[in-house]
Amino acid sequence: MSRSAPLGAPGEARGVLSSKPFRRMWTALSLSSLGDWLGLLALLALAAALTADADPMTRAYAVAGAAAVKLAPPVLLSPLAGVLADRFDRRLTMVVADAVRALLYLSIPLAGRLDWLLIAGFLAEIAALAWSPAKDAALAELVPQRRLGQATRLAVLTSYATAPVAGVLFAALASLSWLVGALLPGGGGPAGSAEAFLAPRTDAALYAAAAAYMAAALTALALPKPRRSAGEAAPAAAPPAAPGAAAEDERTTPLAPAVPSSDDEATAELQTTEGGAAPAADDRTAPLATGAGATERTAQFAPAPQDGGGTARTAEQRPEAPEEAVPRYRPENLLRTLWQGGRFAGTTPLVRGLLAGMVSVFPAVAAVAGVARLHVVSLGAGNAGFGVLFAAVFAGMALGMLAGPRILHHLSRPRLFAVSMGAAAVALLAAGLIPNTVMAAVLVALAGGAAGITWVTGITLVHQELEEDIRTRTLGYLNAVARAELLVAVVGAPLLAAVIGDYALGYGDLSYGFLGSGAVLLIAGLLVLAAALATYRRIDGGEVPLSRELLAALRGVPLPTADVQQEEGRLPGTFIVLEGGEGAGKSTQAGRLSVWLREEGFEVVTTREPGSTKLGMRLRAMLLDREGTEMSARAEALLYAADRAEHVASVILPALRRGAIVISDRYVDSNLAYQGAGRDLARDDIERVNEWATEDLSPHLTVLLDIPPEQGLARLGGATDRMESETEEFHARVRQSFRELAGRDPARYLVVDARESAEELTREIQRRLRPVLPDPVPTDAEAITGMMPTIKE
Ligand SMILES: Nc1ncnc2c1ncn2[C@@H]1O[C@H](COP(=O)(O)OP(=O)(O)O)[C@@H](O)[C@H]1O
Ligand SMILES: Cc1cn([C@H]2C[C@H](O)[C@@H](COP(=O)(O)OP(=O)(O)O)O2)c(=O)[nH]c1=O
Repeated sequence: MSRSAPLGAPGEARGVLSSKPFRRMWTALSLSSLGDWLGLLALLALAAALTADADPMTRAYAVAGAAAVKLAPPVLLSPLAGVLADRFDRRLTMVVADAVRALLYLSIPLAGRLDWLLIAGFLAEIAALAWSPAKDAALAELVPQRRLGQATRLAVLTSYATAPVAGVLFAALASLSWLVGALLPGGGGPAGSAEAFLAPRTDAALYAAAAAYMAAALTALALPKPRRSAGEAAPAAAPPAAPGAAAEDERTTPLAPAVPSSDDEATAELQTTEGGAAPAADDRTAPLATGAGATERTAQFAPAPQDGGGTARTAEQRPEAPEEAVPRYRPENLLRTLWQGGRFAGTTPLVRGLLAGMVSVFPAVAAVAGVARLHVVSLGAGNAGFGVLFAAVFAGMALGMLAGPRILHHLSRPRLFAVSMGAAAVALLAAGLIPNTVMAAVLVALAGGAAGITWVTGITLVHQELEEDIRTRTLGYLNAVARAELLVAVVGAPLLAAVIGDYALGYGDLSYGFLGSGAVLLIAGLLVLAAALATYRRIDGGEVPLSRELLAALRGVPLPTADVQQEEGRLPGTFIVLEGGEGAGKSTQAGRLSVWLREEGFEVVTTREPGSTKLGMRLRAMLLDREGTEMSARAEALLYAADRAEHVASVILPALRRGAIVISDRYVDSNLAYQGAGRDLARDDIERVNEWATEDLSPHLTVLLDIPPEQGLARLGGATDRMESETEEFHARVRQSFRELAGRDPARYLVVDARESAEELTREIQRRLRPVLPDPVPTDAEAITGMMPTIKE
């Protein structure tokens, strides 16, 4: 997977926009997208306005119907795009499709009827089905291959960026037409009255949408003539992606114009395959307007038919399409992707959690857009309020996506994912409960922002977690599910609001208007909250409590290291280390002590170095195998330290955080003694490396089992591993070093003569251990211990 520049990076935008034909194309696409968004807003608003006098259920049907005509065709009729795609000249197709849409939108306010609104809206979407693949192919022809990836990214960004612009424009037009109505007596309703404010004022927006489409058509008309006419020969405008692998990650996904790289630092970015043969993400498509079909519209020209389920190939691997080859447009089959995708998706709990999270955030945000029109009416706001609400949710989402990779830097990404879901849920709940337009706008912006963070973080994690092949399918599946959900949510939300209905709740002088539309937001919030909790449980592997990590992240500081936590008394466990030479009896004592401590009711974790983790086992084999493991002293020191780092992070610290007693057979002192004194490395260096590796976590007590090396080795029946096979002098230096270390800090050490009996040694250690333990140990415990069998490890 190639790494591309951040989406919309200024340098990148300048790069592609310096090409005049692309600038023109980009202008046409922007205008078309603006028309799309304005059209959606106006259709929803007009549908509500035309049924203002009808009962709430009829009004809900009208709004849902308007949403359905905008959203359903791309999802359900995508095969049609394949039929239309290669028939006509692409530039001309774009021009005609835009002009047709302009005329249709113009006709809607002139007719002023709901049935025509639905029919014209639907026909406009059929025109869009022809427009989209034509645009993809035209883009591929206009922009040099190496720039195509950038051009596509910029186009996609623009298509989403026009959503909030359209929202604001819609609000402005609604206010303006009210003002005009107010200033011109008889210009529409009682001048300046509240009714005038609430009256349907969507005509202006429909005219504006028509104007945007017409301007797009005219701009497209000025595009340079295609080098080849369609149907003759055409370049491989888009990679021959296998349909089964539909919606590769480089393509746009409905709520996510951007698929970031796995690099956390990278801004949300779209990745295209190297060489720029970008699969022409659907930049015309707006996510909720028509963008539910973003991917179907993506042209997929294949030199030869491939069957489903194949892996998308990279540009390098892709065979050049022969000049004569007639490209075949292959629309994505949504149902097939849904059916097949499920089999690949969700390989690990983390990925399953991520997918579950992402698919629950989509419909929630879509529901906001779906219900917004009814909600503002219930709140007593007009079209201006609708535009603001709409702009707020999409502007929030765009900001969330851009900020996501940078936000709360010190919070782990899986946690950020779950936390942002939780935040979206809370914002939705609040938006549902507070019947106020301004608050609603602020809250849905927050919900959109949080959902944007969720999405971008989820995609980043999917990139990190999955191999390219499975990732492609997983993202394709996600895309398909999201689109199906969007359709259901946007269309279903207003219906659900009407079914629930509005109620006035009163208690004494207090009254509260409970709105059906608010209830939909409430339900969406509750669902996301439940999903956030379930996702959190599934994906969280963090040992630090979330609240603490979150607080640290909010303050912008890294989590306190283990030693700081230890000093601050925030590591409730007790850490005991047994040190000494070979055969000193460390494992024997570790076993006996753990039996005693468990009897006392403590949770005990007995562990050892090296080799107590998966990684550690491999390191241990490298370090102790006698065959073929020549290594420098520094490498040896670092490998032991690496084993320790993993040991601390994955075994010792988690146990100490739980409040357990950890007994480790060897720790940092072995490194200092064996590599420092034994191998003659500078002690300071080893200390520094270990401080870093262990977050400076030090034991509460170290028991040194001191024994002359030859006696210890004799107990083992002779040397078996690489270290034990070292010279006598080596082992003598090691012993000396252990004694010195203990001498430096007597308060933290207990030195015992390991030649004594195992029972006697246990008693000595118990005596010393008692004051270190969290709770007082009953004095008769010692007697009991005497009767205990020794645990053989
Ligand atoms: N105090 C002791 N006196 C005599 N033998 C012992 C004593 N402690 C342990 N042993 C024996 O010495 C051998 C090595 O003990 P072990 O606990 O494995 O040492 P280490 O873990 O330090 O290498 C084992 O056979 C064990 O039974
Ligand atoms: C932890 C550690 C162990 N070692 C050596 C000491 C041992 O010879 C060997 C660990 O082997 P192991 O079989 O665990 O020895 P023991 O039973 O005596 O604990 O690794 C180091 O050299 N540096 C270190 O930091």
